[in-house]
Amino acid sequence: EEVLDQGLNIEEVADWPGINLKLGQVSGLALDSNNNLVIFHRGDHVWDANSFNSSYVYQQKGLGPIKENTILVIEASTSTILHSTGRNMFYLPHGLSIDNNGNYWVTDVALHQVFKLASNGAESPLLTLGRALQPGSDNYHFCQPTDVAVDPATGNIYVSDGYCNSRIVQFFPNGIFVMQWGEETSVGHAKPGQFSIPHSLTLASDFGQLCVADRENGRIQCFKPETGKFVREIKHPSFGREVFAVAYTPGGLLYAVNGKPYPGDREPVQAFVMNFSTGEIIDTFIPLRKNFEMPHDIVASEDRLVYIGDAHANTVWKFTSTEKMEHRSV
Ligand SMILES: O=C(N[C@@H](O)C(=O)O)c1ccccc1
Repeated sequence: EEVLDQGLNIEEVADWPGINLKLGQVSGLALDSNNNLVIFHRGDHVWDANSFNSSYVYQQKGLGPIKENTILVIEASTSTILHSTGRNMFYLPHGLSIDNNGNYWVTDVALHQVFKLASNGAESPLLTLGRALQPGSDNYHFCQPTDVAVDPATGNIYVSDGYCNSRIVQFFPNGIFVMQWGEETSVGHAKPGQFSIPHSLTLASDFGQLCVADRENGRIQCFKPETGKFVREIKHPSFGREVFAVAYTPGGLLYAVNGKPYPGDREPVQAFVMNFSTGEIIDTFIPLRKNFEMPHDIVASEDRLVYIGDAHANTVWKFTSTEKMEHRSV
């Protein structure tokens, strides 16, 4: 019998971007409503072993904020830099997302803060959550917050907090604390609702699920955003130890990137595209040029363009996918 196997054949757009974007460590990617790529990077600042003390207080304040523009808006096909902003504001950029009003939401792990920025580049934030340079875990402090997701239906704000907390925090659109969920992973076995670096968020709105890259547990956990109720876990042996980022696209596809293997590990660093409903892997992919070092964020558009930003290779790759129609005899 002939079976039509509808796979996805994802491969890198080899000549993109074709210009030198002069990127530092790339920490966050997002797509705006015109499908322009927005990049959040660290310019000349790096997150290394000397950046924080044992209480997670940033040690390099003396450097001052990054002088370069940390937010670049790139036109997808021509790679022209349409707009750049975000200078003299950040110390260690991390997460970036764009809400359905076109505002940018960013996190800074050195400041331990979350900012809502108008996309027209107005210098002062529309909203600030957290207290500058003060790590903490109450309703007004984060500890190295990693990402933000804004629910288009309610305007509620979700923050994955963070490297030194293990929670998701929900705020009303005006920034008032609503509730939080999550706890540290108990030694030995990671239970539902436990995190070890909640590192990236994506809202699968049509499924009513908020999914989290539970980085050091090497898994994706999905929850009901309004209540924080655990819905399900997606985990595959090919993820290896770490899942760094997740991205949902309307139409039911979930993308992810894992971490570089530790010496002796078998699972290579790669990107995954999954069927959101079943959690099954449809395809995996890697760049043609250069290699993944620390793929740190992934974003995908409905027309199946995928971008991956790398915080150690200081690179963004663009991928397209062609429907692969294969006839198989079974
Ligand atoms: O994970 C780390 N960093 C990345 O996530 C990032 O750069 O966002 C890190 C961990 C320990 C020391 C230094 C950096």
